[in-house]
Amino acid sequence: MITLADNELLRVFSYINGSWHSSEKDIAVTNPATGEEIARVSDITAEETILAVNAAKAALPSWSAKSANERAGILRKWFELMMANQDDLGQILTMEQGKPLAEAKGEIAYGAAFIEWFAEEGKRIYGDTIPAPSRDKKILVIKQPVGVVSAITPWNFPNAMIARKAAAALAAGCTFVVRPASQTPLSALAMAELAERAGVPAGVFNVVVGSDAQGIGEVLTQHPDIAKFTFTGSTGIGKKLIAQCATTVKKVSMELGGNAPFIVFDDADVDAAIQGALVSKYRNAGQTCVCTNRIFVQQGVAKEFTEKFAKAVADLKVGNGLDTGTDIGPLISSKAASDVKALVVKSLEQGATLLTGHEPTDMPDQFLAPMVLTNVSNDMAIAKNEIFGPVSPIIVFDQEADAIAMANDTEYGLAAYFYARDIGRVWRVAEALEYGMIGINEGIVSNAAAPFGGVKQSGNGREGSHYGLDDYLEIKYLCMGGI
Ligand SMILES: NC(=O)C1=CN([C@@H]2O[C@H](COP(=O)(O)OP(=O)(O)OC[C@H]3O[C@@H](n4cnc5c(N)ncnc54)[C@H](OP(=O)(O)O)[C@@H]3O)[C@@H](O)[C@H]2O)C=CC1
Ligand SMILES: O=C(O)[C@H](O)CS(=O)(=O)O
Repeated sequence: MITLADNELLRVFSYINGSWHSSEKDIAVTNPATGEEIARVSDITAEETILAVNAAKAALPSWSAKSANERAGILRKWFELMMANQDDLGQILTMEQGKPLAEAKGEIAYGAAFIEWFAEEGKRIYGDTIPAPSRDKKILVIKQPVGVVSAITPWNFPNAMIARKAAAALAAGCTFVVRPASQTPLSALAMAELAERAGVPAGVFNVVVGSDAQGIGEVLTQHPDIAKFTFTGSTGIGKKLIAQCATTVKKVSMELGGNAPFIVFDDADVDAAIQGALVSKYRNAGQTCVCTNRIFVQQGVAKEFTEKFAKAVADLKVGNGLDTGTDIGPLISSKAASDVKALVVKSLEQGATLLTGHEPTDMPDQFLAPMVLTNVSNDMAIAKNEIFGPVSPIIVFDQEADAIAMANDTEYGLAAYFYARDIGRVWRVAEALEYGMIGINEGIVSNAAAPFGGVKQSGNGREGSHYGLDDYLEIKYLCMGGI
């Protein structure tokens, strides 16, 4: 069981209109490290989800009528409460998602940073005055909240993916209904408890928890009172949800899958590149959409990089996220682990070599030892698919142009990374890579001040930064005549 300093943070009912809503059935939440049941949460139906949409609609006029300063004060208090309860929130997150506790606490700070950021950004929603084509008119542009926002979020960042969306929506004056992944509802419900303590009014922030992903999803993508839908998850599900949103022409923003290249050029600082590749690849056991998915190493540094990197990977400790010293926790499920292993087996059959990462024999199958594959080509299964696990395929290349071509040869375009020190090369490669975010001599690019998002089939829209508000605002043009 979970033992907390503040047991009120362990909530098991959906949060609708400022109240905890119990449903007829419930679902188990299990610890992916041990398989033990840690809680049973109420299993909301699609029909009951409409209650949350109604609450968000009813709360919209008063919330959007508040001043930016008033909303900022409440969001600031929510940020402060998230940080004050970081230990409890981190423990809840590790228990339901599996990541090492230090990473979980880091995620709490990362999620809270978006609330802090947008508390201030909400005060800077500016309009325009535009010189009119004739003297008898005045042209003005104002920005207004889009309205009720719905969201579906994944299990890999059960706090930050909600905070990143809700903070921008609430700062813009919108109201919000979110369905978290059924594997990780507890973090979302703890956020609702703290939102209430912060003074977020009833109906402004609603969390619906249920196993009927399809049915609840249809409400959140098709209800006529919802103006905008935002999703983080797989590209396949994202496409399905975009299509569902088309029936009522909702605004959509999508943070979908990735296939990040990590390119190490001959002029790179190899030791820095190794550290960058480790954090970019093995964060959250490789279960992030911006994790390095393919490592491209130029011929001149291939031997040095591969030997040093493989040694560093072999030193990573696999274990329960609550145990001190754990670098890599369990994957979210044994199925997820078997999907990763299937990609490895397929690629070995295609000619790859397993350099390091033989599975730990004494742990359940949702634990995977970090692996390094060599003799990999860009057309192998491990390079064509989003791995979402602790596996590093290394592809050796000769010419800069070859690396760029291989890096871009994917339907994804979320994050990319490269290590080089020649300024001409840095500009050539940065401009040629077809990705929304590029780490240059850096393996971690995500923060609240920067625009997070991708191109191609990695999604649309941006989250974080001052760009992150745009998706929650409508532009209104006022034409004043008879002047
Ligand atoms: N870009 C990213 O950050 C992420 C990418 N992924 C990618 O997706 C792959 C599969 O992971 P998975 O968790 O299954 O990702 P999914 O995209 O299947 O799930 C993400 C969220 O969508 C929900 N969902 C699933 N199907 C539907 C539906 N038909 N209607 C409405 N909501 C739905 C899930 O609910 P529930 O969990 O209850 O089924 C979850 O809350 C990963 O291996 C990875 O490649 C996954 C997570 C995040
Ligand atoms: O969806 C994800 O994997 C996250 O957006 C990655 S990050 O924002 O934590 O880098």
